[in-house]
Amino acid sequence: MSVSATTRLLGTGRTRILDSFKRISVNMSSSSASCGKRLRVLVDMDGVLADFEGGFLEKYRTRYPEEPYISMDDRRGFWVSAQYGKLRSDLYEKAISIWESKDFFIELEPLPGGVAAVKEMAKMDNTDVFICTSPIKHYKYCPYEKYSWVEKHFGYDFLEQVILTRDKTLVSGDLLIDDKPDILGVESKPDWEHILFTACHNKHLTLGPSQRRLQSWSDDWKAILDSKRH
Ligand SMILES: Cc1cn([C@H]2C[C@H](O)[C@@H](COP(=O)(O)O)O2)c(=O)[nH]c1=O
Ligand SMILES: [Mg+2]
Repeated sequence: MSVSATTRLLGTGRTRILDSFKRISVNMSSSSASCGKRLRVLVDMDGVLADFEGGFLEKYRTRYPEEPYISMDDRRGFWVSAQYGKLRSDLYEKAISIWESKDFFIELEPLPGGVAAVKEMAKMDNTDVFICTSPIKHYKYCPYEKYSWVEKHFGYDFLEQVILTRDKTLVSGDLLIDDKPDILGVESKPDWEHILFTACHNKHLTLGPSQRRLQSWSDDWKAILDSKRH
C-alpha cells in the first residue's frame, strides 16, 4: 500500500475514533444534565430583567408628545411596533426609532427583583445562569449597550454569562425564562422548558396545561428551578 493510501486509512480510523469519543462525551453531558448534576438556566433580558416596555413608553411619549400612544394596560402582543402600526401605519416606524436610538438599551431600568434573583441563582450549587438575549438587527448601539447594561448591573465578570443570539432555540439549557410567548427558531425541539415571564403584553394569554409562568421575580422562581433538578 502506498504511503498516501496508508495515511488516508489512518486518517479515517482516527476520524472514527474521534467521532466515537464525541458521541460518548455528548451522551455523558446530556445524561449528567438530565440527572441534575448542574442546572442550566437561561434568563432573557428585555421584559424579564430590563424594563423594555416602560423605557419605550417613556421615551416614545417624550419624543412624540402629540402622537397617540398605547398604555401598558392596553398592550397586547409581543411586538410593540406591530401594535403601534395597527393604531396608525406611520407609528410603526416611530416606535422602532425609539429602540434604535443611542442610549435606549443602556438606560433601561431593571425590573424589580430581577438582578438580585439572578445574582442569587448564580451563587447556587450546581447551577449555571446565562443571560440570553436577542439584539436588534440595527446593531449600532444595541449589542454594545446590552453588554454595558450587564456590566453596570452585574459587574464585569458576569459578561462571561451573556449569550447574544437571534435564535434562542439553538442554545441548550434546562430552563428559559422569557416574556415572549412563542420562541421559535431553526431547532423545532429546543432542550429548555420555556417559563413565560409575565409582562403587560402577555398577561391575558391562557397557557396550555403543561406551560408554566413566572409572574414576577417575587414569584417562587426557586421552586421552578428545583422542579428541574433530579
Ligand atoms: C417589542 C419589540 C422588541 N424588539 C426587539 C428588542 C429586543 O432586542 C428584542 C427582544 O429581545 P428578547 O431577547 O426576546 O427579549 O426584540 C423589536 O425589534 N420589536 C418589538 O416590537
Ligand atoms: Mg424579552
